[in-house]
Amino acid sequence: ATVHQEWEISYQFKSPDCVRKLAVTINGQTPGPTIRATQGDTVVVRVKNSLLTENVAIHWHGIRQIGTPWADGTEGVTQCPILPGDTFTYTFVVDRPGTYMYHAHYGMQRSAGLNGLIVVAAARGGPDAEPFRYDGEHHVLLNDWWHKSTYEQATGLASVPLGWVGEPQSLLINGRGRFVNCSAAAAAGMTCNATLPECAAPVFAVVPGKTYRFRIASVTSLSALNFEIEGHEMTVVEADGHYVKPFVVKNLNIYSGETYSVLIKADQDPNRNYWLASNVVSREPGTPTGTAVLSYYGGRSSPRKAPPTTPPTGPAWNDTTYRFRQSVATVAHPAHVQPPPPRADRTILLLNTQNKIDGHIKWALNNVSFTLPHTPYLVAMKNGLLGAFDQRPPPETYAHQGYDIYAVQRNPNATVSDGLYRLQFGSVVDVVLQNANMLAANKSETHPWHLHGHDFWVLGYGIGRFDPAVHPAAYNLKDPILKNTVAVHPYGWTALRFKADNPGVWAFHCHIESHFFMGMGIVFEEGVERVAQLPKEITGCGMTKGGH
Ligand SMILES: O=C1O[C@H]([C@@H](O)CO)C(O)=C1O
Repeated sequence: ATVHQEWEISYQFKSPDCVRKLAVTINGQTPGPTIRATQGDTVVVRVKNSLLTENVAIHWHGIRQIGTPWADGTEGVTQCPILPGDTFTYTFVVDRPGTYMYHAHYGMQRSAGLNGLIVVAAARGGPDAEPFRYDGEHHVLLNDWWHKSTYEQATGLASVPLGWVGEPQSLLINGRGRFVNCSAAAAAGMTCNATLPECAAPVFAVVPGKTYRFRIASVTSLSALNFEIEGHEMTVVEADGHYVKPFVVKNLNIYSGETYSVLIKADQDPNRNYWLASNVVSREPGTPTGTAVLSYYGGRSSPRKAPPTTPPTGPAWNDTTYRFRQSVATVAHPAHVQPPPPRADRTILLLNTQNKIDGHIKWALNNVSFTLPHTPYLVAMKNGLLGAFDQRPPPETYAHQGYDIYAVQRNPNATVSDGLYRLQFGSVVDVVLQNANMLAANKSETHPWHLHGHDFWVLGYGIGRFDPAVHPAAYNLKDPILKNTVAVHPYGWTALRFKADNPGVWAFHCHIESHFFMGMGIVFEEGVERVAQLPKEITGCGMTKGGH
């Protein structure tokens, strides 16, 4: 079947946390409409850009775009942006069931509100049918939210000295939050109205005794979150579109770009309401808990009534061990194991560091900070435009194997490059992401890395320095989970494996919007010669101006 949507992208005044702000919306809404499809469907989204002076591109996060690499929606990588007034139609197949998301992939536009969910049901009776049962389903899209415009944020990030975005003002659940200090906002010249229905806490209703699947996605710009449903344990059953060997948690750590499904049983006292709570972890929180309400049908509490308790505050923000354990516990469901190839043809070791270039603070991989070319790689490579980007391959590893990941690096200078990694088609690639200290002493942050065009096997995690002579022996080759986004914990490493078998050009980057903006990403190319003729709508910028 074909799922068809017509989208008009425009700026609107929105008050997701009761404070009025300009937001980039889809058909007037943020988040945008949920795309619901069944495995094997073709999704067709006709996007009209009605932003007056701003380009747009939309990424279908978690959809591999097999055979349609030009529909990945990554500005500078797979397409020229959609110009104001123009229309572009994204057409792609959703080949796997699961929970996914979409969001802008141009500049820092995602942070301006352009995001939503993609929910793909399993083909009935097919091999990917769910290995669990539930009576009903709820959707939770988590986000963080700033009152500053994304232009102010981006300008700050590119300035000397750095103007850091700081912690978000609010945490949103399904596009709703509550800024705690309306009078302070009003004093600062903003319009704040705590009684707007637009910022009323979302209500999730359940029938006593029933089991619910909560599909949870995080599209945050910065925050790692911990999500809890007060009084209800959660059984984790899906991660990034793959079935998980079920495990029970009190609350769920979720990084930007990740999705999970959890099952909860509505088995508590139906006569009161319960909090859904989203809390910042991994960075010292400066944002109040994001909340919503769980309410029982037939109970004595009115659905909108605030629960009688204070909202859960989550685990200690700096308890890395707690989050590390959840990462390690996330393995493939026994009936859905897809074993990885036993060995890799190539291993790329990426040292994640904060750097300085001409006084600008940047992020770099092996001391190379990424910048997007003006002609998208896919367009450049299909047209043989060698001058469109740096032809020198970026480094496979960092120069000094003795690098002290716990120290501030002595020479923080890095170079900028838009070179890419060319992978042999069909080869098996390991990537080891190595975290390190930042420019300030005793500081290392979590980075959620997202790969386009693929799911990868998560072979292992560690805290400390990765040792290529030791750690691969302990890789999980038995039942590793497949994911598209994975955390690299503070001072830690994460090893992943994928097969370079999807012709195209694919970004791989930290899903923190400001970090990618500051250079924290790389790009892979594989089998570009196998890519069919590009739709001409994705060309027309950079070296293809004038219709080359
Ligand atoms: O990129 C970042 O910059 C700040 C800080 O290092 C500089 O203020 C921070 O916490 C980041 O993640």
